[in-house]
Amino acid sequence: MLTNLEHLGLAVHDLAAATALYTTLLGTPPYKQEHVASEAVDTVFFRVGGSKIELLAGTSPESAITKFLARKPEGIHHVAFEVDDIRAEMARLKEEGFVLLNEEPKPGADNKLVCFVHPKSAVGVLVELCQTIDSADGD
Ligand SMILES: CC[C@H](C(=O)O)C(=O)SCCNC(=O)CCNC(=O)[C@H](O)C(C)(C)COP(=O)(O)OP(=O)(O)OC[C@H]1O[C@@H](n2cnc3c(N)ncnc32)[C@H](O)[C@@H]1OP(=O)(O)O
Ligand SMILES: [Co+2]
Repeated sequence: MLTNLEHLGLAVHDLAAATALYTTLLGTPPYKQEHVASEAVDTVFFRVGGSKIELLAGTSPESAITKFLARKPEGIHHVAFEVDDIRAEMARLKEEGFVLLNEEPKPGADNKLVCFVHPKSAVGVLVELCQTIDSADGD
C-alpha cells in the first residue's frame, strides 16, 4: 500500500536561492539539508503539514537532476509516496507491469529506502517509493 504523499521533488539550478525562496514561501526553514552521493544530488527538505518538499540540485554531470535540467526547466521532478513495505510494493508493481528503475531498494535521503518507477509507467511522472529505514526489517 502507498500510504502517504511523502514528498514532491523539485529540480533546481541554484539550491541556495531556491531554499531562500521556499523558506519565504512556506514560512518555515528547511528541517534537513543532505548530500546523497549515490544520486549525486544535494537535497533540502521542508515539512508542509503531513507532507514535504524536497529541493534537489545535481552535483555532477551524471546526476539524474543535471540531466533532467539539461532538457527541462526547473520544477517538479518526481512525486514520492510512503510505503510500509517497499519490497512488497516493488514486487506488486513489477507484477502489474510497472517498470522499476532499481531492482533492489536503495538508500535515499531523509532516512529512507527508495525505489523509482519509470515515468513511462506512470503517465509521464517519475514516481519514488519511500520506506523509512527504522521500519525496514533489517534491509
Ligand atoms: C534518492 C535520493 C532522493 C530521495 O528523495 O531520496 C531523490 O529523490 S534523488 C532524485 C534523482 N534520482 C533519480 O531521479 C533516479 C531515478 N531517475 C532515473 O533513473 C532517470 O532520471 C530516468 C530513467 C527517469 C530518466 O533518465 P534519463 O534522463 O537518462 O533518460 P532520458 O533523458 O532518456 O528520459 C527518458 C524519458 O523520460 C523522460 N523523463 C526523464 N526524467 C523525467 C522526470 N523526472 N519526469 C518525467 N519524465 C522524465 C524524458 O523526458 C524522456 O521522455 P521522452 O518522451 O523519451 O523524451
Ligand atoms: Co525524492
